Amino acid sequence: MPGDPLRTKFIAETYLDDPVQYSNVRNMFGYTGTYKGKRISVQGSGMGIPSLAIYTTELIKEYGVKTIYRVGSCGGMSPDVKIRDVILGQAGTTDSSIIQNTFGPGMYYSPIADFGLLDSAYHTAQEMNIKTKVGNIFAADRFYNDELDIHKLIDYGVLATEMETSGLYLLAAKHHIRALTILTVSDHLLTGEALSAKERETSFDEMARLSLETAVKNMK
Ligand SMILES: O=P(O)(O)O[C@H]1O[C@H](CO)[C@@H](O)[C@H]1O
Ligand SMILES: O=c1cc[nH]c(=O)[nH]1
Repeated sequence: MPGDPLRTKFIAETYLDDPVQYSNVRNMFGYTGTYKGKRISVQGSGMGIPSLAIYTTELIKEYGVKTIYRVGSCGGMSPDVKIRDVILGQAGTTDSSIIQNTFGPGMYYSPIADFGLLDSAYHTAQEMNIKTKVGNIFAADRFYNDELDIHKLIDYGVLATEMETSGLYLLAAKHHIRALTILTVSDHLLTGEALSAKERETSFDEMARLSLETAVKNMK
C-alpha cells in the first residue's frame, strides 16, 4: 500500500505478473496480480491518516484483507538515518487525533507493527543484502509544520517522518489484522538532502522487492 497512486501503478506493472486494475476511483489505483505465483494486490492509500483510513477500512471490511504492507517515502530525522536507507517501522508516534478519538483523553495507546512481519522483513532484507534500520516512525498530521519540535522527537529516538504509519497500525489492531510499514528515506530534515526523481526510482526498488518477498513468505 503506497501513498502515491503512481508508485502503486509502477509496482504493479513492474513486479506483478498479469496485473489487473480493479479500481481507478479518484485516480487512487488498485491492482491485483501475482508475484512468484501468489495473488497480491497493490492499492494506493493517498496522503495522510484520513485518506489511508478509508482505503484500509474498505480493504479489511469489504475485501477481507488480512495483511497490509505500507511502502512509502519518508523524511529522515535521526542523524543515524541516511538518504536511501530502508526503514522498518517498529512503532508509530503521531500528532494525529486518531488515538484520542479512539480511546478518549488520557490514554496514550502505542500503535506497533506486527512482530512476525517485522521479524520476517528484517531477516528477508538480510538475505537480499538490503540494509535496514528499525525503529519509531513519526506520522505527521501536517507535511508543512514549522511549529513542530523535531529535535525533541529525534532525542527520543524517532528515526523518520511520514504521514500514515500510526493510523495503519492502530486500524490493524482494531480489526485484528497484520500490518508493517517499510519506508525509503527520500529526504533528510536535518541536512536538507533529497533524492532526485531518478534516484527515488532505484532506491524504491529495494523497498518494493522487500515488501513483496516478505508478503509471499508470510501468506497464510
Ligand atoms: O510516499 P508516500 O507513501 O506517499 O508517503 C509519504 O509521502 C507523502 C508526503 O509527501 C505522505 O503520504 C508521506 O507519508
Ligand atoms: O511525509 C513526508 C515524506 C517525505 N519526507 C517528509 O519530510 N515527510
